Amino acid sequence: MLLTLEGLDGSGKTTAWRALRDRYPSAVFTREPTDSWYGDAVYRSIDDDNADPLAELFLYTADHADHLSRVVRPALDEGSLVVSDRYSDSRIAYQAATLADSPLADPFEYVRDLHAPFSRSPDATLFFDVDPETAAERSGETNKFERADYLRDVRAQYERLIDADPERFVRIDATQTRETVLDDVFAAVDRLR
Ligand SMILES: Nc1ncnc2c1ncn2[C@@H]1O[C@H](COP(=O)(O)OP(=O)(O)O)[C@@H](O)[C@H]1O
Ligand SMILES: Cc1cn([C@H]2C[C@H](O)[C@@H](COP(=O)(O)OP(=O)(O)O)O2)c(=O)[nH]c1=O
Repeated sequence: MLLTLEGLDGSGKTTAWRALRDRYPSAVFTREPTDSWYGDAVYRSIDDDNADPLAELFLYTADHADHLSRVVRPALDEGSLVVSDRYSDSRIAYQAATLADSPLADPFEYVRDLHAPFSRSPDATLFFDVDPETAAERSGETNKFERADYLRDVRAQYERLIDADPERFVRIDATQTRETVLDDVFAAVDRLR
């Protein structure tokens, strides 16, 4: 089973991912951007305020393709529970927002269709729902994606994803205390497994 954690920067995904790792030690824990040279290339682009948004999309997508073949598919083939901190929905939500002013007619559909022929959809996704202001504050606004006005656009793209596939998503109220968020996460994962 492939479980993904999605949400704005600072929504508490990584905190939950670590807690789940302690609770389910036999599962495979992974993330995007990955810990590989493709992931390094992605982080170089994140740190470049002038990166071309389309070039950036393809860097992230290359990292995803490598992640799928090297980590995700082999682990799923062995029957493992795979938990990924960010996955394809991050691309659809974030790059649809960065590509809003590009020549693409509908960046959301473009990015989604780019993945469809080769990717593996998550079986379930926890969406850490937090307002863009709290997200920007918690993340410390350390990169170009962590500004509240941009995160507002990203959140709207996530809502579009949830509307298109409501059964896959579990919405977690990420404005609650850490303890309550983790209780909700554990309850959701226990139910899904
Ligand atoms: N429920 C919460 N309430 C307040 N602060 C939180 C909560 N969950 C996480 N944090 C803090 O917010 C920051 C971002 O959390 P993190 O888990 O790294 O988010 P993400 O992986 O979604 O960017 C960290 O400093 C973390 O300790
Ligand atoms: C995986 C992915 C991440 N991102 C962005 C979200 C983050 O701002 C940044 C790095 O991701 P990450 O390190 O997961 O940030 P955080 O822990 O703060 O959520 O890359 C995309 O724009 N597209 C993607 O496909």
